[in-house]
Amino acid sequence: MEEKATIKKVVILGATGSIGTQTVDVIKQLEGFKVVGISFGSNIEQARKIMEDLKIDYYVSNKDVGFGKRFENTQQLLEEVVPDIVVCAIPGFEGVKATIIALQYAKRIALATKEALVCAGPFVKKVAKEKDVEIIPVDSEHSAIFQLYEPHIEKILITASGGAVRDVPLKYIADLKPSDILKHPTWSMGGRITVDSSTMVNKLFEVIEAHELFDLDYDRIEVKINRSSFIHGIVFLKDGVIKIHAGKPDMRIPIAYALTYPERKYHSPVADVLEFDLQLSDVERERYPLFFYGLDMLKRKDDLPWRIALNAADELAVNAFLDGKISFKGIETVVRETIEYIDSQNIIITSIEDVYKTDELAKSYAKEFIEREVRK
Ligand SMILES: NC(=O)C1=CN([C@@H]2O[C@H](COP(=O)(O)OP(=O)(O)OC[C@H]3O[C@@H](n4cnc5c(N)ncnc54)[C@H](OP(=O)(O)O)[C@@H]3O)[C@@H](O)[C@H]2O)C=CC1
Ligand SMILES: CC(=O)[C@@H](O)[C@H](O)COP(=O)(O)O
Ligand SMILES: [Mn+2]
Repeated sequence: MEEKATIKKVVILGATGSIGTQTVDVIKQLEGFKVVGISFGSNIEQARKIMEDLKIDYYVSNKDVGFGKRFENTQQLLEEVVPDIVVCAIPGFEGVKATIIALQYAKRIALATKEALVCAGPFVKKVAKEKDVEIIPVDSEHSAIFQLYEPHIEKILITASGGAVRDVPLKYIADLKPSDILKHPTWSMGGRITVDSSTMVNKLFEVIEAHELFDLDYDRIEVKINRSSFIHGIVFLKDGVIKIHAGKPDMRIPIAYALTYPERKYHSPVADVLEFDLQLSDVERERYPLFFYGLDMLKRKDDLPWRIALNAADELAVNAFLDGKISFKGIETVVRETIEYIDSQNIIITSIEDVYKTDELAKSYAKEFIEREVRK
């Protein structure tokens, strides 16, 4: 008797964004996947387009698209549709909360929301283990390391593009405007992560993400600049072998891998290696002070309170910067001040509720700090 092909049911959280819409592109090209539900923030037009295109009936949003069934929250949607895979692609702490919920209902999380591992890594991993949920990274560098991973690793290396500030004379960086910073040299992404690429807070998040995903100490995680973002990750093995993962900077490739793993079903033409810059270079301390501040913190004390404060403060500071309320340099000030405040509170985190409370505390501090700065 012919075996019936099983269709994997997928929910995309943050479907209207950069990762969300690229996930839609990928699924349109793959067989065996059906998007059964989405969540989005306020982009009704994009949501309608996706729902009509993929014939999706269920969604979560505060906005009404005018057809289909709207749920109040992610939990209700996931209870209704019982997904196989949830693609977590909401940025910031909202994304952390959504990922924590998704872990209760999915068999696999395709994880773009790196903030979940930054703010709540140990809890995310504990629940995933208890519930037997696979976490497959979508982040390009982590997808690379995941694909190269084997037990004999000495160290790993993840690359950074250097973001929009990489060629700007140091004296001009502090006052760069959102329009300058939003010009990412190699990737087209959402606003927050594009700004985070310029401060390299994104890479700081990614170092923590790698530490959580691959259980590696921080001194075994290196970061180098690769200007073309063609090299994504490198693993160095005990016997001297170095494995390099490269490919054109196109998020549809790691997204597809997270959906189809352990198979490769997605087709994308192989890039011409000669077209890309394969050089690796050091990250400049003076250009990316927040990145080095964070690395020093990690070496001194890797605990959740300051990691939560890092995300909380950066989230508000990036918004304030994009709204023209603070300068580019102001992001660093808000983040450092908030981390130092949270660090001084001697907070002990023993539950996910503590994570939520610490995010609130850090946000209220950062918010007041930004308001004081704006009044100056
Ligand atoms: N973009 C990329 O290439 C990469 C992104 N990532 C990570 O993936 C995540 C998503 O990034 P990206 O796609 O760039 O972000 P975008 O800003 O492009 O998209 C964010 C998405 O989240 C939705 N959203 C925002 N708030 C809520 C909410 N409260 N409830 C439901 N949906 C919400 C937005 O909806 P709407 O627009 O309708 O308001 C949108 O669909 C981030 O954590 C980022 O760090 C990781 C690696 C690469
Ligand atoms: C596409 C992706 O994975 C991003 O996280 C990327 O890493 C951002 O670019 P930067 O290397 O400039 O941070
Ligand atoms: Mn990345």
